[in-house]
Amino acid sequence: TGLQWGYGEDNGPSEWHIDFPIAQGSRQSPINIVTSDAVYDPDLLPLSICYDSCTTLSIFNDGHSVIVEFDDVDSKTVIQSGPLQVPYRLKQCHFHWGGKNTHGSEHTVNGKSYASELHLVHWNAVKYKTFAEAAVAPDGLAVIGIFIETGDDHPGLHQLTDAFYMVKFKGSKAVFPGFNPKSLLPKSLHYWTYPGSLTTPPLYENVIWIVLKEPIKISQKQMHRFRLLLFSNEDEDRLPMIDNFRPPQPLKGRKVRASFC
Ligand SMILES: NS(=O)(=O)c1ccc2c(c1)[C@H]1CCC[C@H]1[C@@H](c1ccccc1Cl)N2
Ligand SMILES: [Zn+2]
Repeated sequence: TGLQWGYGEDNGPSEWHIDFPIAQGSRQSPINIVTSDAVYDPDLLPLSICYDSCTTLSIFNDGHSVIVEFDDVDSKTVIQSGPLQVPYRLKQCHFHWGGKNTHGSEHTVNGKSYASELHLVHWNAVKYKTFAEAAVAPDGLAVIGIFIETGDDHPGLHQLTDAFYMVKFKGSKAVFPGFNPKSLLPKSLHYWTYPGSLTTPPLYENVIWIVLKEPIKISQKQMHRFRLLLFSNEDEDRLPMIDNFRPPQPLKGRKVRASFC
């Protein structure tokens, strides 16, 4: 079987195009957001994030990131308005981070990387019956990206970082009730938006990206908990899960719109 994709020397982002030629496509993510090139669009409505009644199901380590899954049997947890034509239902959230605080985010702003980036993944449940169907459909997904930098302790993140010991190894999964990602949102919902892709294989070009301008802050201790996670399972040599981010990809003529001026 082919070498599983990852973030190492011989299976990392520069090799992905071999098994996933779309890696060199025309709307790949992430990108570097050049703020002076972002066009303020007064027709962009404020983003509406309705996470009040959100049901968390599980937390798991898929060998690429740590993923929190939500119950998406109905549209009780959705985002709408903003750049979206219909409501998109929250399915999961996960993170990308570095081995040091100087890098780790996927999107960059004027060349600046953040220590980490949270992705809140939503799917078009109006047009598609299941997440899996939406995950491969052209207008199937909308992902909110939130930059994370180190600073004060983030009270909303403790429940998550305290659960990481249960999912240290690749393939480990645990029941994870009562977490609401609403607590991870910054004060401002000002955002940039552009048409892009999944940032890991299969790199499908079916994502409406909504990147919030305001980063959230987490403590060095909380950041360190991410770096205790492993890419490897119990039987393999220990590989710390760090630097699980794809670098910025060519814009190829795409326009980045700003919801603010
Ligand atoms: N860093 S990200 O947010 O751009 C990203 C990257 C890859 C994947 C995901 C999210 C998740 C969420 C959408 C699809 C799902 C997964 C996938 C792809 C195809 C089919 C099934 C599944 Cl579960 N792959
Ligand atoms: Zn992601």
